[in-house]
Amino acid sequence: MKSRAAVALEAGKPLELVEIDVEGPKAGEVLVRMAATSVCHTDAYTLSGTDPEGLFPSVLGHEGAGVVQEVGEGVTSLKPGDHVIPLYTAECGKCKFCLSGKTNLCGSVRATQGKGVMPDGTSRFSLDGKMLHHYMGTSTFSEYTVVPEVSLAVVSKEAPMDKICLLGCGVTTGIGAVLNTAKVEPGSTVAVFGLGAIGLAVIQGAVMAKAARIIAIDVNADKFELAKQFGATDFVNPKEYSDPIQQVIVDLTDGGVDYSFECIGNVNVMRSALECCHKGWGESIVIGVAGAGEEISTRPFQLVTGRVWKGSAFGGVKGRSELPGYVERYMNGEINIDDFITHDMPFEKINEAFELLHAGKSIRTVLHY
Ligand SMILES: NC(=O)C1=CN([C@@H]2O[C@H](COP(=O)(O)OP(=O)(O)OC[C@H]3O[C@@H](n4cnc5c(N)ncnc54)[C@H](O)[C@@H]3O)[C@@H](O)[C@H]2O)C=CC1
Ligand SMILES: N[C@@H](CCC(=O)N[C@@H](CSC=O)C(=O)NCC(=O)O)C(=O)O
Ligand SMILES: [Zn+2]
Ligand SMILES: [Zn+2]
Repeated sequence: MKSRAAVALEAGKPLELVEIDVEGPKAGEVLVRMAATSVCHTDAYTLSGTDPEGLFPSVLGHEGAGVVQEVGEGVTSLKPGDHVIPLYTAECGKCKFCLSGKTNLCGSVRATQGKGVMPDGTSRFSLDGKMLHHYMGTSTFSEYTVVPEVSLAVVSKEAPMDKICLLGCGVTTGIGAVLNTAKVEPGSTVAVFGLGAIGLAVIQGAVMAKAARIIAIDVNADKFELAKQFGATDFVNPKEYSDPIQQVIVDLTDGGVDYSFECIGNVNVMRSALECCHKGWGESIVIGVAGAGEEISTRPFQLVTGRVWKGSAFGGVKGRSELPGYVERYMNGEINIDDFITHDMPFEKINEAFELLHAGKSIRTVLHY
C-alpha cells in the first residue's frame, strides 16, 4: 500500500515528504495507521548523524499513537480497531530480561530493531523500489507503519491520540525515571538539568514523589516559566555563574542534592549532575543520549564517597503492561500531558517541528496525520 511519510534520506538534511510503499504485516507483526506523532530530541539526534545506530535512508519517529489496521499470522493479543502506542522498548514477557524482574529492557527484538529491520531481517518500507530502514521498531513518521506485536501497547479508545502519543516517549521517560529508576522519596531535593519535555516530565514525576525542592537548570531562561508551572521551586541558568554548575548547586543545597537527572545528552553536564549530588547517598540518573564516541568521566573518588551513577531507558517502564495505566492516569487527571504540547501542526509541516525543537522554541509539536 501507499503511505504518506517523512523520510530521512541523508544525515543532516531535512526530511523528504514522499509517498512510500508499505508491505503488509508478516507473522508476529501488525500494521498500524498513525493518528499523531511528535518529534523527540532523539529523532533529531539520529537525523544529525551522531547516532552510532543511525541508518539512512530511514523512516524515523518513535512518539506516536494510532489504530491497528491488520495483524499478521499468529498475532493474538491485538485486533484491527485497537488503539495502540508503539514501543521502542518492547515487552515480550518471555526473554531473560522480561523475566528478570530487574529491568524494562527486552531482548526479543532489540538486535534487529537496531539494524533498522523487522525481526525476520527485512524491511516493510520502500521508496521507488529502494529499501528504507525502520527506526527504533516504531517508525511513526509514516502514516502506515509495521510494528512487531511485542512492541505495541493497547490503550483505551477513549483517550485522545494527539495527546497520549507523548506517552510513547517523553512524558513516560521523565516520570518513570523519577518513580522507577531513582525512586525519589518524599522530602527529597532534586536537580533537573535540561528543561525540554524530558526534564519537565522529571519535574512532574518529582512533584508526584513529593520532593521538597526541585531545582530546574537550563541555559535557555525561556524554559523556566513552564518548569515553574510544573512545580520546580528553584531556577538556575549556568550562564549566570562563573563557578562550575556543580559547585553552584552544592552551595545552594547544603552539600548537594539527593537526586539529579541529566536530560540533555551532554557528557560534561552528566559529570556536573553526578558531582552536584550529596556525599554518601546522592544519585544521578543519566537520561540524555550522547553521540558516537562521547564518554563520561569523573574522579572515582566521587563514587567511592557514596554518589551513585545510573541510567534510565523509557523511564524503566514496561510498555505493554504499564502504559495502559499511564493512559488511565492521564484520563483521570493524575498525569499532565497537555502542557507539554506547545505546537500542533499537520504532518506535512514536520520539518518545522524539528526547527522549533532546535531553536529551543517548542517542548513538543504534535503532528496530525
Ligand atoms: N533515556 C531515554 O529513554 C530517553 C532519552 N532522551 C534524551 O533526552 C534528552 C532530552 O530530550 P528532549 O527533552 O526531547 O530535548 P530538548 O532539546 O527538548 O531539551 C533539552 C534541553 O536542554 C537544554 N540544554 C542544552 N544544553 C544545556 C546545558 N549545557 N545546560 C543546561 N541545559 C542545557 C536545552 O536548552 C533544552 O531546554 C535527549 O538527549 C534525548 O535524546 C529522550 C527520550 C528518552
Ligand atoms: N541508538 C542510540 C541509543 C539511544 C538510546 O539510548 N535510546 C534510548 C531511548 S531514547 C528515546 O528517545 C533507549 O531507550 N535506549 C535503550 C535501548 O535499548 O536502545 C545509541 O546507540 O547511542
Ligand atoms: Zn524519545
Ligand atoms: Zn522480553
